[in-house]
Amino acid sequence: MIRVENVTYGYGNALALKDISFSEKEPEIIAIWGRNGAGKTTLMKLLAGHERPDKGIVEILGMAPYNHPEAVQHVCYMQEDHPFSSIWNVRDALRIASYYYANWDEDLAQRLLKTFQLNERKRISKLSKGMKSALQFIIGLSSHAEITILDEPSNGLDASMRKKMNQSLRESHEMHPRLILLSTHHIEEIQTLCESLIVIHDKKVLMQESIDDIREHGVWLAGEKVKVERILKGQKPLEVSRLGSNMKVMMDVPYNDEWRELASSHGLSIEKAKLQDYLLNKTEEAV
Ligand SMILES: Nc1ncnc2c1ncn2[C@@H]1O[C@H](COP(=O)(O)OP(=O)(O)OP(=O)(O)O)[C@@H](O)[C@H]1O
Repeated sequence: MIRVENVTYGYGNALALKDISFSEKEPEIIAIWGRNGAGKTTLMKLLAGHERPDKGIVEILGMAPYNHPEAVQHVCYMQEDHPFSSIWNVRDALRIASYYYANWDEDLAQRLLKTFQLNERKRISKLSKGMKSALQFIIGLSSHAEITILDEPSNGLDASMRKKMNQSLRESHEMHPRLILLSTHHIEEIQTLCESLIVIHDKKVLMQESIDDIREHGVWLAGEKVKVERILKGQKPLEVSRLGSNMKVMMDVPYNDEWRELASSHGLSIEKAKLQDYLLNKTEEAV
């Protein structure tokens, strides 16, 4: 459904993406994670046809989206701070979206308005940051576009609203499978929602794997320093913390029976590292 092959893109002389490749054939929910400035938004703009790659191929549904109305009619791209007209209220934005998106689901839009307690008569310029994110999310989800791209949809939303967002996304995707690509800094919260994860780092795709495979990785081992060092056998841990004669290390290994038995035979405790901490360390390591 989407293909990015050897794509390079820069703003003037400043490279934002360097020779990146990935593809997705299934209508899955894909998360894009990366540190600030990693290139997530740039990648989304290329997929939405807002920019043209300097080098390489970007395709959605087999078509290059830049300057291609037939291709972009299958795409709904909700930018982080979507530029709505300053005179519109919520109802205007939904009405215009309903004309624009061929598969628009008005019932869903109305349900989501209630879920997020958005007043249709309210001017968009008067919405809080979280309320504006909610509106963008409502449009993104109700568009039912075959390729839906949501840049930081939970930006500014509190934990309860983020939970509602994830629930709505899951339900809507189950009923109408489509490719939903979303960027996030809250990877812990959406890991049960998405099927695969793309990690962008230093202008490149560092990982593209199923979320289950990535979640397996990252293990904390803790215990006496000498015992930890014995198990490390010279390998470099992702993170180290020391307390007196004890040591705790994060290893880039799977949390499986083999490692649980190894830890136990060395007299060490073992626990799964949080995905967010694992990814932070992986992107630290890759610098
Ligand atoms: N309009 C622009 N002009 C010049 N440089 C830009 C522009 N937009 C982005 N960049 C640069 O391109 C790089 C990638 O930016 P991008 O916005 O794609 O990152 P991001 O991963 O979405 O970041 P964040 O998580 O902070 O939103 C950064 O170095 C950024 O400074």
